[in-house]
Amino acid sequence: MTAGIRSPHTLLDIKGLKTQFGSGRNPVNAVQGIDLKIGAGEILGLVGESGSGKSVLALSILRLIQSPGRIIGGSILFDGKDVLAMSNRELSGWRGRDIGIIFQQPQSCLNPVRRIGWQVAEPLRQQEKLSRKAAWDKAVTLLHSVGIPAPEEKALAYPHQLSGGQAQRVMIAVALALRPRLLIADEPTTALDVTIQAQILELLRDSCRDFGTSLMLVTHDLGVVARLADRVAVMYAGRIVEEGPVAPMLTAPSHPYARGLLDAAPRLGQMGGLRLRDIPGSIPDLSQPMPGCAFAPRCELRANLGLSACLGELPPFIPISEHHSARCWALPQADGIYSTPMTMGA
Ligand SMILES: Nc1ncnc2c1ncn2[C@@H]1O[C@H](COP(=O)(O)OP(=O)(O)OP(=O)(O)O)[C@@H](O)[C@H]1O
Repeated sequence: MTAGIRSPHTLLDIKGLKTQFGSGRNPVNAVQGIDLKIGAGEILGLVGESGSGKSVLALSILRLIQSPGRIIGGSILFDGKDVLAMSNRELSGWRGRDIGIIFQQPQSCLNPVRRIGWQVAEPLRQQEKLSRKAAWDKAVTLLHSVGIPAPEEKALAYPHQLSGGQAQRVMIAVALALRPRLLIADEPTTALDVTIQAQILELLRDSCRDFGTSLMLVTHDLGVVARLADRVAVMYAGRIVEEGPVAPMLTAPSHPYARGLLDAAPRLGQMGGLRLRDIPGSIPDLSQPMPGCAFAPRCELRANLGLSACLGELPPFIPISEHHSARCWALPQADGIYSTPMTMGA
């Protein structure tokens, strides 16, 4: 789809999602009220510092949060279906068929004692009710399409006989075998050599485009975002602080956190290798209450403007342009009026 123009059909619709770890007096609030939509066929890049809650959000969408973690609020609709209300049986059918995941370490996700052909073929056999032979043949075709050389022979190999890049290609074949409508990829190329990274990312992008699959791509790499994403969401301390089309997000982000993080913005089209910039200070303790903007203690803009509202009240999303908004008290609204009194002397 054209960068920055939201697809008319919303595939994933998350509202007010909250995920917590632990109980008692100080649980860790890893996801603190996320609203996010992904359109059909759209590629969303999700960025943020380590610990900002990206993986917890991804696992929450998949309902894969393990105890002591739990989703404590909000809703997730997948093509209008209530994911939080699905039974375990419904979930296991939904995962794989409608939604797939690719993790950072493919070797740890593949079954070490099963031939890779079997691992691609088995979901096809179960979900599409194919015969063993038909599923195996389709698996070989898929392995070929993800660039595995001599796929008939390689289908007989075990995961330990593959290179890291080949294993990630196999994971992509497994994830795409059933043509899911949404793929969640959490740092899919971090463990790979730089040259292989670019090939895998192109494969991921082209496969999603060919199959019309939406992609939520969790990454620290701005080059990857620039090359693949239609839209970008920036997370900080369990919340999305800015969201918009890729071009303005990378060339003119508005939120002071996004500005700091994306400062090394690559040219659109660059593939891989540009890490998010480090920002002085560290992410807050997510087990402590944060009444205002969680970034306020690290924010140069707040300090320069002397805003006190930032520490006291959570800013709303301020629209910057169509489909682009940021949660910051220091941003003037479209009419040039600040949304908060510019209280001095914070
Ligand atoms: N199993 C768990 N138990 C307790 N806290 C957890 C657990 N998993 C994640 N957290 C906490 O949730 C917060 C968000 O973590 P998460 O892994 O989602 O961050 P991230 O943005 O994906 O980081 P990274 O980029 O390093 O993967 C962190 O404070 C983390 O310590």
